[in-house]
Formats: sequence, C-alpha cells, structure tokens
Amino acid sequence: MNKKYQVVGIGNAIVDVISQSDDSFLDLMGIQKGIMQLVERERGEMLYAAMTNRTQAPGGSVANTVAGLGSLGLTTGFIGRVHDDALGRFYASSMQAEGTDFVNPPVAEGELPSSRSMIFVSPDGERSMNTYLGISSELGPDDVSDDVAGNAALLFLEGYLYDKPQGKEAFERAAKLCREGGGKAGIALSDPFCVDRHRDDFRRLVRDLDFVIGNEHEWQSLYQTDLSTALEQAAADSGLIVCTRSGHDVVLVQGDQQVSVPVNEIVPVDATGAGDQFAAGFLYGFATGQSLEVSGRMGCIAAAEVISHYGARPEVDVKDLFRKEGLIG
Ligand SMILES: OC[C@H]1O[C@H](O)[C@H](O)[C@@H]1O
Repeated sequence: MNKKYQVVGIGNAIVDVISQSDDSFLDLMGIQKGIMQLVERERGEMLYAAMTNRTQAPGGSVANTVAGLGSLGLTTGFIGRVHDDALGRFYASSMQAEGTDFVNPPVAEGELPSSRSMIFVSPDGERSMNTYLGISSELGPDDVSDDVAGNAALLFLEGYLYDKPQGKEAFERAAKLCREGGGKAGIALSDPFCVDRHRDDFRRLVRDLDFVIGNEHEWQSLYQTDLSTALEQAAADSGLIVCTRSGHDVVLVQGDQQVSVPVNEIVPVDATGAGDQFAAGFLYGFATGQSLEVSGRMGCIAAAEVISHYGARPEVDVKDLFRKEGLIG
C-alpha cells in the first residue's frame, strides 16, 4: 500500500522527567509504586522540585512506540498536542530528530502547559509515573487531519485518550479516516485502570479494530476473568490480539493461529516503556510482512533493549539486534 506513513500514532504527548528513588521516598511522597497516576499541576510541581538528578526525555506511551518505529526506519507520524512552551518545543523537536513527523505545531493560545510525567525508578527497576496531563488532554478531533490519519497504512491508538470526551472523538475520527483510506487501525489498552473506566468502549474496539495490544492485567480487567478465559474471548472477538506478560511468554493470536514467544527474564534497570517498545518491535514486523512469531520476537528484543537502561526509547539501533538474531538480513 502506497501511503505517506507506514505508521501513525495518536496519543498523549508527554515529557518524561526521570529520577531514581527508593521505596521509602515513594511512601513519604504518597506515590503508589508501579502504576501511572494522574496528578494535578501543583502536586506535579511539588514532585518535580523533590526530584534529584532529574533527566528529561520525550515520552508518552504510543508516542514511544511510534518513535521506536521511526528509529527502525519506518515512515512515521504522531498526532499529539503540546503548548508552545519550552517543554512543548523540546518535545516536538525531539520527535522530529528521532525520525517521526510531529504533525501538529505547538499551540500558542490557551493556558494549559505541555504535559509532563514525573517518573521515579526504584532500585528493582519498577517505575512509578505521576502524570500531569496539561494541554495533552485537550487533544480533539480538529487535531486529526485527513492528510495524516487518512494516509496511514497502520494507525496505533492510545487507550488513555478515552479519558476525555474530545480525546475519544479524536481517536474515533482518526480510526475512521485510516480505515476509510484502506489502512488498519489498532489500540494499546494502556493500563488496567483505564480499561476499567472504559470497559464497554474497549470491548467494542476489540471487535471493531484490526489489532489490539495489551498486557495480562489489561486483558483480565477487560473481560473481568482469568487470563486464559479472557484471551479466548478476545481471540474470538478480534482478528489479532497480543498479550505481554512481563517476564513471561508473550501470546499472539490471529485467527486460528496462536503463537507463544519466550521471554528472557532479566532484572530491568528501568521498566518504563517496556510495553511501548514491545509494541514497536511487534508493529515493525507486522508492517513489514513478517510472520506472527517473528513479529513477536522482534517485540521481545525491542522491549529487552529498552529496559536495560533509563528512559522509554531505544538507545541503540534495534535493527542491529534483529540482524544478530537472524530475523532480518
Ligand atoms: O509507557 C511509558 C510512558 O507512559 C507515560 O505516559 C510516560 O510518558 C512514559 O513515557
């Protein structure tokens, strides 16, 4: 298919502010370990000030996936919203520099600043994210142009967008444009609490979209049952489903075909972005016509790379890693 973009993503455009902390610091600050929690602006500022040795990097779940695909050499675009402030300009220019079109220019009007997530990484590699959504949560249908969503061979949608009515509209419009243009659209379930908030919508999306990627907790939350029953139901509902299981075999089901891809269990330096980069590796395989098994293996390689260092995006050429495993020539 001759499209301007091999993959387009739509989601929250978030600058990650990363620091290391121990669990007693999390307790002291009232941070729940291992999840993404939304925070108000004031609390975000307080947490930011409490961070020692902080570093800053572009993040956002689906944006991380699309950036990973861009650095793998696919033509990629990302639909997100940043303010025309220092963080927003940093975000937009970093995406471009990493090889992904950041298609909507930073917005000058309005008062909400660019989004940021204060991420505390524990000594065991677990990450605790505290996200102030800011302008990102104002993403709406007007931010989705025909030229971008209608020109995508694959569209990857972030489940978190469903948290705001205008985000949901943007998501639905992008999916419609992509599929009317002959592309395929899929969703990242985002997190179990997000699934809980939008169960009916997400079950409909599993039936309607072309592929769905989630982890075991998200699939269990979606069908409110044990994992194997949940995956059976998902596979019956959807053309292609993928389930990651942190440190355990990944399960992929497409029609009658079911594949399990083994994962080498390693202690992460920083677990941030593991699912996002799994999705990047998997979608790279999917977009380039690889088998289900090879695509799953690519996902596992990309995920293993990103958890071996701080930050949610790859630091090496992941294609080299695919070559070393004999997955590409
Ligand atoms: O999945 C990891 C991402 O989720 C949050 O949205 C952070 O921005 C981080 O980069």
